[in-house]
Amino acid sequence: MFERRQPIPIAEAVKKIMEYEMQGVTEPISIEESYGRFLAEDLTATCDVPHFDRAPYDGFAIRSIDSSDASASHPVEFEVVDHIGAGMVSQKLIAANQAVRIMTGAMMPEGTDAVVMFEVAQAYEKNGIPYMSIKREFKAGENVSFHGEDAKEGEVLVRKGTLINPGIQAMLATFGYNQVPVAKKPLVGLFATGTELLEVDEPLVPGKIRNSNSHMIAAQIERAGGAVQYLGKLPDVFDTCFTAVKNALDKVDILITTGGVSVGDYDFLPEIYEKLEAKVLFNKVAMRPGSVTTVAQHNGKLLFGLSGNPSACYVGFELFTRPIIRRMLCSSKPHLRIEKAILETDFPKANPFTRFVRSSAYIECGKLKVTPSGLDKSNIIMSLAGANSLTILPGGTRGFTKGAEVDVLLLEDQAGSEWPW
Ligand SMILES: Nc1nc2c(c(=O)[nH]1)N[C@H]1C(S)=C(S)[C@@H](COP(=O)(O)OP(=O)(O)OC[C@H]3O[C@@H](n4cnc5c(N)ncnc54)[C@H](O)[C@@H]3O)O[C@H]1N2
Ligand code: MOO
Ligand SMILES: [Mg+2]
Repeated sequence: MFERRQPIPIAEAVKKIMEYEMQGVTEPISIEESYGRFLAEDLTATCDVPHFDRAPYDGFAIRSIDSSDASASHPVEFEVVDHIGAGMVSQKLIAANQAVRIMTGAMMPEGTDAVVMFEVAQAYEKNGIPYMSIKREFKAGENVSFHGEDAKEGEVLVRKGTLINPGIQAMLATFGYNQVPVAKKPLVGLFATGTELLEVDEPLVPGKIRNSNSHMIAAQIERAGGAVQYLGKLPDVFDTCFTAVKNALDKVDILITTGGVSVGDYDFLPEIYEKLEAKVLFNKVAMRPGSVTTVAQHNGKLLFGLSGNPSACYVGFELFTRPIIRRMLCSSKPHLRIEKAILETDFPKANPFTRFVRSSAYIECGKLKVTPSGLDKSNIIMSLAGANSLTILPGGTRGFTKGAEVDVLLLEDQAGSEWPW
């Protein structure tokens, strides 16, 4: 029996998914493993940085007051009473017209408040005792890297949900985070369905194709920050698919299937949801590609029935699955970042439904520009390779011309958006 489905607007579909409470779990990992993970807690400064005043140059630490009379015609002389490098602390009490030879990063000796760079000092010895002289005044604090100038204890420096980049790694080390609280990667199970599917290493035979969706989605899961549990491919046989899906649900946080979700005789996902008694949130979305995307919930798990058509599958993942993964990674901006761009190519196709065109976005002369990355049909694979964005062409329009301002969703950008719809 043929089932007629009611498409719902994209925003409503995404909202139904995001209303479903799936929160992130924190796990402590070593700092060595934390690059590329997402912070599960705000990163707070555990101390002032630096935690002592220090020299930013190689030179001489002085009491600035002693330099007040210095001029080109009246150099002021200092006796050099100590010599320290970074990591060393001078024990000397500095008296009037005394200086300490100091290297970059060393702690300012008590009583000193300025550093004279080697380049502006005259160094010499008298009777085996080192001296130096200067020809200008130094102000208090001149050439000093101050206690707390980089960070103050207790300051929140990075918000939770942020992707740990090399700079954040430097912060974590600076503040002594040997263990880093990161969001546990949600485990995303993945089945490809289709009797026509071959493994990558199998030769082509009539009627069959290689399973490309599994490899594509696995990479999309990783790009989103999730962990992939590839569960294999399934033939279009109801009992086999039902048992596999049912058993997999206990082992993963989210379950993705690709294919078998439309209205065809071998599209068994709708019946599987029914037999599982899963609650279907929607089974048709007013969009192209990816209109058949179906999302259901069962026993605290979300099931994403992505289309079998490669481009539809790709778009369905980015719009519907990515945000829930990012939310489980503690992000407050779990959706793709949206920006305005100039369309660089005519797009004459009429759009009954909002269309997401796989596109290449680039910056030229300070402007974001965008052009389709290949053929725009949902069964097309090749246009995915060059896609770093999805151009949104709203439904109810008769095509677009070069130069039009359009919205684009950026696929490779980490900033994200709170709500692009
Ligand atoms: N009468 C109707 N027919 C179809 C409709 C409709 O509304 N009424 N919707 C069409 C749209 S839109 C799409 S999209 C597809 C969705 O089909 P399914 O999600 O059920 O997927 P399948 O039928 O299993 O496969 C579709 C297509 O994709 C190929 N495929 C499947 N899996 C893979 C894979 N892992 N790697 C590469 N390619 C894969 C499969 O061979 C088919 O060619 O339905 C339309 N039909
Ligand atoms: O889901 Mo289909 O891709 O709309 O073409
Ligand atoms: Mg089908």
